[in-house]
Amino acid sequence: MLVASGLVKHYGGVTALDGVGITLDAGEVHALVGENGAGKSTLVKIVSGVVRPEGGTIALDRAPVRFAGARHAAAQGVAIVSQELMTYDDLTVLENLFPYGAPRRRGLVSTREMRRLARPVLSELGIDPPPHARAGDLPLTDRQMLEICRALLQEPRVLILDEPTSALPRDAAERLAGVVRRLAGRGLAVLYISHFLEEVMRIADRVTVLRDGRVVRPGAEAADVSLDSLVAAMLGEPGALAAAPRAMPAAPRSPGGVAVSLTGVTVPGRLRDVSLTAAGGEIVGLAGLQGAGHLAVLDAVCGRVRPASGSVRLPDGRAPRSARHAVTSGVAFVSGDRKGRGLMLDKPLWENVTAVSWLGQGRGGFLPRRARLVDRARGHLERLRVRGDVRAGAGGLSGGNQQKVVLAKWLDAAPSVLALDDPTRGVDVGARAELHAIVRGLAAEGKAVLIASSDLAELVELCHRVVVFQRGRIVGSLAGARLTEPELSVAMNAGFAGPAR
Ligand SMILES: Nc1ncnc2c1ncn2[C@@H]1O[C@H](COP(=O)(O)OP(=O)(O)OP(=O)(O)O)[C@@H](O)[C@H]1O
Repeated sequence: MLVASGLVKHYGGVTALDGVGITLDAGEVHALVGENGAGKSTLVKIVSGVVRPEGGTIALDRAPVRFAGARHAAAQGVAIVSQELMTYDDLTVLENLFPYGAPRRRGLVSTREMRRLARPVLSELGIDPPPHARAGDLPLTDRQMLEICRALLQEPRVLILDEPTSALPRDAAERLAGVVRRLAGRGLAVLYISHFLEEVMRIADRVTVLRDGRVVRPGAEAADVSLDSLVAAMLGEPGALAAAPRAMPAAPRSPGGVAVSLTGVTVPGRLRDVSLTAAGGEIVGLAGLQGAGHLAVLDAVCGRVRPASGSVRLPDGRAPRSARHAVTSGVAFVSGDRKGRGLMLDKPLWENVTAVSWLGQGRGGFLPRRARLVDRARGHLERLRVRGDVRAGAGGLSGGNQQKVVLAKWLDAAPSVLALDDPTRGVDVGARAELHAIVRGLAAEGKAVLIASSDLAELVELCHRVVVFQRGRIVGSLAGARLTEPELSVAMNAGFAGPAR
């Protein structure tokens, strides 16, 4: 259906694509995988008309096409749901669904027609938002589904999904997987980009692997590909992940004293009478469905919300008075939220990486020599395999590489408490393993780690115990042999499917 070949694209001195080709067939889900910065988004942007290549061709049904822009590509039947959430928060659900002009009746915009067209697609995606609700007021999952609905309403022949599940909780991701398979079953050609390789293997018919702007494994049948060989192709190093076993985490070697504690904390609308501790050396997971309260714990520890009653104590024995005070008290907050990651996009990487430790030292400290800062930043970035020059601006990095810079920034700050919220969202399998090793290392040094993640496998792999929340309260805690993905999922959902424990 769509054949791209020999695509070339440079950004300044960076070769993003170097002669890349891909064939998307009707009725198939074709996955595209690769490390952060491998060139996936660039390929997707070219195929969907957002970026023009310097070389190469695209053909749709054997006819060569040159897309003048995204709208042109859409008119030709290529729809894209991009990595960044692109809902217009101030517009209504219906207005979001028809961005290229609403259907009209006798020259007038017809809300009825919009609803008639949207209803079956929304229900196929399993959501039912009020049509006149502000998109910005919907939960993240619904906004993501809204984007997919918008793409489907264009009745595309080729649908591109660029990391569609990176922000979704597991149940929504599974629902989406079902939808994607059904769409392919109806004859659509789907290009699917994801860092969740197990998900890729379940959904895709074919897999193409990109590395350093080149195809290293073209369109292999997913059934013939093992996870290990996929990882090796992505990273270019057989056995690259051997250092990151999926073993169950052992109990902390030498648990220190209590580093962080919450005692009877109530935050109106978010937490009710929550008591929780994390000792130095411990990795404590926080799990729950959307709005369950687990993220409010991170907010309380990071000084972003003040409890109405109860108390929060940091390692220095004091309560966090503000976000800044929490940082200077040794709390590092890492979020996988692409919009809230707080990078200075116009500043070089080294400045971004070393900015927080500055704040941590307080003002008026001794100014380290610039060369030392650059060196220090380079060390962190190499450890996380960031593709990019330490002196180049953060704005030119791929999405996943930007996320790694956020991590590097906090590593540089040498925190005593790590508060992590989906820290590996959108980062590749190599960096995920590296980050996990770093978190384990920091815990072994005696730091306390609190981690919330929509990736249950991450919690099971990493945590000594996981505290489960529902409706603002703690409903259980899993550790040892009971800490498995199915148990976790049951505990998170129990209050909804049956009685809470
Ligand atoms: N607008 C830009 N300006 C400068 N460099 C860019 C730009 N967009 C991409 N690049 C560079 O091109 C290369 C490929 O980036 P691309 O975004 O395609 O990677 P990716 O595989 O999608 O990564 P990720 O998984 O992190 O999203 C990277 O080295 C990136 O830093």
